[in-house]
Amino acid sequence: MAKLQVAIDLLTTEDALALAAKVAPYVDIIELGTPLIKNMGSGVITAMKNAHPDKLVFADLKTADAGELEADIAFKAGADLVTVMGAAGNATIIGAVKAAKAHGKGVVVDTIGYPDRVKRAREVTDLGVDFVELHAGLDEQWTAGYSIQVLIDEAARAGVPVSVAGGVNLSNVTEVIKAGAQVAVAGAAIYGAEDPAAAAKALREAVDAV
Ligand SMILES: O=C([C@H](O)CO)[C@H](O)[C@H](O)COP(=O)(O)O
Repeated sequence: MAKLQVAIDLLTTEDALALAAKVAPYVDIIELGTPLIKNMGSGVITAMKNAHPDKLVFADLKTADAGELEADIAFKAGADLVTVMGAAGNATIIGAVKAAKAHGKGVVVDTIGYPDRVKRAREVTDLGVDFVELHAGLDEQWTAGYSIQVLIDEAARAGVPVSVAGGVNLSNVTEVIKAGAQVAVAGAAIYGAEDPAAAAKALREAVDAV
């Protein structure tokens, strides 16, 4: 069964906890966005895990160096999954995987900005990561001509465990899952909705219907 991940790109622990309280019944993974962690520090990870011990807490660190050290900080704070940049060297990813094994947790590689996301996804899967995020970041989404279809096509040919992030919403989530993504990541479609709980519920139902 595919998973639904809410990406919380809000800026305070208070707002993140308030959103999570509304949408947690409908999601499998609660992602703390990079801006949120940069603004609030690792304490937001602890606060979220304490509030939702039954959910996977995903710390979107986007680590580019010192993989073992940064991952260790997040795992100690309560994260279940951390991200490392696909553009980082393999040594950084291997370091994060080492920390994950020590804590019984996992690593996700984020391919944001990488020229050939599928190629990198296949390479890093061999390094022991849990899955790879085929990701078009917020800046890329706001670039003229962007379409999530490129990520859907990549998911269909990846051949390794992937998530898709970059404008997932109710109109495309079915295609994302049908393409083979194990996790659909939705940020603005949930936190930007007038009724985030209703938005998360609708996405949950669409994911489960595939
Ligand atoms: O990871 C993200 C981005 O880099 C900012 O932290 C987003 O959470 C991710 O792109 C999903 O958000 P949406 O594209 O708004 O669904």
